[in-house]
Amino acid sequence: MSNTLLEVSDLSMRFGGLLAVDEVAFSVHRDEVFAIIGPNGAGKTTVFNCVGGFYKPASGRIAMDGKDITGMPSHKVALHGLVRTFQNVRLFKNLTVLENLLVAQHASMETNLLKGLLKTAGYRQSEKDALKRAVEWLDFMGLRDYANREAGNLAYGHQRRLEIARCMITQPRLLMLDEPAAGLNPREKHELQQLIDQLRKEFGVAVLLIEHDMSLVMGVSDRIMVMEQGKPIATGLPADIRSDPRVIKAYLGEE
Ligand SMILES: Nc1ncnc2c1ncn2[C@@H]1O[C@H](COP(=O)(O)OP(=O)(O)OP(=O)(O)O)[C@@H](O)[C@H]1O
Repeated sequence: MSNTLLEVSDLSMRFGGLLAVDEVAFSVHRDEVFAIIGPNGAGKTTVFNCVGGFYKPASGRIAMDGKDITGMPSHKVALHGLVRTFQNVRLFKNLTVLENLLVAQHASMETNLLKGLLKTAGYRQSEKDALKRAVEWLDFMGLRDYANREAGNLAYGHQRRLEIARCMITQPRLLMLDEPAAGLNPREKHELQQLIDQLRKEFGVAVLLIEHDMSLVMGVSDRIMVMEQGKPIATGLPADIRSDPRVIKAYLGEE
């Protein structure tokens, strides 16, 4: 089995006359935390949206575990084990915390309408299993006490953890996190770093991360790709990226 989980080659994306992503190539290994950094407008989110099935790229190829997923819509991409969070948390804010985790499992549950109406043994069992998994994830994320609260009423840091739980409960092989530290306080950022480490170690999930918080990026990533104006300008280990003069000029120098 190859060590490459996600392989992106020659990826380009245009918005009218603007080439937002210009022949980007990178790969994410199994169990790896791979971060994409770069100044505002560099094209990071556009890469994410292409990989996650939210945009159809103008050209290029995206393969998950050797299977071509280029241009597939996000719900199909998810079936290949690739799920994401959003820059602005997206939850069902009027549902409870627990309900959010139950809804997330619907695509993989036995949801055949007739079986549901007849409440077959198989259907009841999959409902039970879904509830058990949801409670396990609430425990894991430290959200058990909030199970019956409306998701929209949780503190922001808790909403972010719930969003990550909602992804993880579908048992992805690649978790894409879009600026997960945005809006978090220093303690929550530290907890987020521990959480990412733990998810990788305990569940073997690979993580593709976009993040502006350099301390989180440097602390949690195995490799980092730096983008500027739609192009990757460097890819490497955190220590190499930190000392790369092109990177300092393009990005870190701004800090
Ligand atoms: N839907 C869109 N329509 C038109 N232009 C867009 C669209 N999305 C992004 N762009 C443009 O594409 C370029 C890359 O944007 P993108 O959001 O991918 O950058 P980014 O690196 O994620 O920035 P940030 O760090 O601010 O989130 C920018 O010039 C942006 O204005």
